[in-house]
Amino acid sequence: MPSTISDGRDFDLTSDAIDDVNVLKGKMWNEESKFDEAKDKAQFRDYDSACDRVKSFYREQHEKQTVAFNIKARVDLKNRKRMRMSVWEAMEMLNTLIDESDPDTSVSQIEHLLQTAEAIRRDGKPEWMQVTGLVHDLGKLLFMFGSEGQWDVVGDTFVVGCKFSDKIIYPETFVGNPDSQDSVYSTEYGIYKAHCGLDNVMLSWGHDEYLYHVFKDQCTLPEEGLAMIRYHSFYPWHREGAYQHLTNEKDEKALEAVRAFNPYDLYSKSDEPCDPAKLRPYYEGLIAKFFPPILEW
Ligand SMILES: O[C@H]1[C@H](O)[C@@H](O)[C@H](O)[C@@H](O)[C@H]1O
Ligand SMILES: [Fe+2]
Ligand SMILES: [Fe+2]
Repeated sequence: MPSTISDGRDFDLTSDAIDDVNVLKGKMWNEESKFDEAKDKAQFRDYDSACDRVKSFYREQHEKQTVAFNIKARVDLKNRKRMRMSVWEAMEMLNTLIDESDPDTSVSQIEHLLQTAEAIRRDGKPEWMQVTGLVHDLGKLLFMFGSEGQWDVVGDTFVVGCKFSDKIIYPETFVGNPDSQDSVYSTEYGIYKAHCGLDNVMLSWGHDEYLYHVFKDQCTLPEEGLAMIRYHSFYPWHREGAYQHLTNEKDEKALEAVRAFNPYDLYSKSDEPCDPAKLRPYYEGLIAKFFPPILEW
């Protein structure tokens, strides 16, 4: 069923996007006769053969993302003095970060943002979705704004306050998290009611949740774009189907959006490098349609 975005236009999130993105890319590559050694879909997110950097990243994250930490992170954001800058300035500021959780890319963040946006644009998706691709990881700026490390910024997300799902990568590393011994937090529902909805659930703190809070009152992206940002790292839910006992009807629509977005985020990591200077005028035009010139970060 097509969804409707805020300006009344219909779009179909269930279309080709979720199908084999490689088919689409394969077509392009043949036309351009390059990129023959593109990565196969199965070669992405291969955490079994990931390097030690990725494994130790997740061990630390899974041990430290407790309910207490998550409450503190949200309070700290409310109390912190916020930096003011444009979306493009934020992209440039983020550019020095190399994401330790990512087994699939070591390119700069601006590169990853442009690759994601370009893949969405090539596929003829609406402007709001292109711009969502462009900004979706800007929450990693948290790293520059007083995070404790990368463990509270990047990586997949999961629910805190109830039993850690075994659909999370490296589930065995949660034994070191004090919440897994807690009499409430270690139960199936923990502090939540059945089907309370993701709006009422605390997801592990990081770039998704932070950016959602930054944008929700400072942009005109449709609900689907905000869902793509807020849940794009929530792989246990959007890929593995975990947490069905907590979600509600509203989350179904979000799930559809997040699933449509995911292939562009993930599989564009093996795409051709982008030229930020060349693409900037086009994307500045899009940014101006959905964001004010200066935002509070
Ligand atoms: O390593 C990656 C990276 O940090 C992404 O930005 C995040 O969205 C993914 O979920 C994670 O697997
Ligand atoms: Fe991300
Ligand atoms: Fe990303």
